[in-house]
Amino acid sequence: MTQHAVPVEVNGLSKRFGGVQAVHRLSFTAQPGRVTGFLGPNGSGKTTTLSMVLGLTRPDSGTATIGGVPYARLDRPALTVGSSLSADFHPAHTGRAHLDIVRRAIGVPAGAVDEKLALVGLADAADRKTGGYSLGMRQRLALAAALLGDPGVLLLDEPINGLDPEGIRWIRLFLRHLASEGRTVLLSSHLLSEVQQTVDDVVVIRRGELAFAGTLDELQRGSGERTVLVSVARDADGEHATLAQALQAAGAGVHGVRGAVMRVTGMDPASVGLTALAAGIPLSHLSVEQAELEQSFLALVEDAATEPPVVAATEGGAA
Ligand SMILES: Nc1ncnc2c1ncn2[C@@H]1O[C@H](COP(=O)(O)OP(=O)(O)OP(=O)(O)O)[C@@H](O)[C@H]1O
Repeated sequence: MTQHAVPVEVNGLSKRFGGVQAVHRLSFTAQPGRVTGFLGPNGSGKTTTLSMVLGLTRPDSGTATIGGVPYARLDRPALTVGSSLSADFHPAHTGRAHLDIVRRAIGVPAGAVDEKLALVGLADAADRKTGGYSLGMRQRLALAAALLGDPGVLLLDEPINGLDPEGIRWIRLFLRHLASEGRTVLLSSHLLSEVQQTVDDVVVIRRGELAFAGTLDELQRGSGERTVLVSVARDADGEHATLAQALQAAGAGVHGVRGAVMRVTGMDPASVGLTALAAGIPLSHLSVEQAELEQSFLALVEDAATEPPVVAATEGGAA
């Protein structure tokens, strides 16, 4: 590895296509060592933003920098940024041939091809034509291509979309691993549920504008009261009821006292765990109800599941 610690910084970025304000004064940072989910409904401006970061689309105003430098001014950009934005494979080319073409274009040694094929689990399919690849295999090949230059930054457009459960599990672990190496991983998705087990930070856009930027936990806290789901590991001595009493005594609301899963309100998950520990009760399950996180995401983007506002072509003018 040749990186790292390369943040992606978007500062006041705007782009209009004719009468459509695709991105409007958007600012956020994707940090090294973290996976950042770039979320918004279809048509909210995610691809346009990534395209501007990659220097493929020219902003009307604002800047996008990678380690403080605009993409166009990076020295050997493929060694700094890998992307799956314009992943297009010739159907008659094999996976290996595709990577070899990219490898030559960006000037990295031939050994990188087999190394990255193995890394994404495509070694056995390397000599098959990409036209016969499944969607999951295509996503893996796009990732291999993005990684050829061993970049410190990965910009991935909907990398989880359409994968089967095994593919989703694989890519989640893989992206987390890449971030743990110090890389900056920014991935777009229109579904929070698709990425919430993968991301540390979340940037939500709505009609091209920033709706939220922060950690996944902050997004969750912003949704108001959380419900913590908790189960005891054994109920031989009525530990379920004992824990419910201990939680209530500590001020929490407890629901489903007689069921297998207790629903606890008014207390954060760490305090629920500590209350159980203090009572000497081992737990088999402790989680935050997922639906609430999805709801807070939907509340941020609701009414925005349509195209961005159409503005008069004369209004505002391109900067
Ligand atoms: N080259 C273009 N010319 C005209 N309009 C465009 C162009 N590219 C994007 N748009 C419009 O800009 C808006 C934002 O599109 P964009 O593709 O960035 O959104 P997105 O969030 O990536 O959506 P999706 O998840 O559906 O890809 C949409 O209304 C889209 O139709």
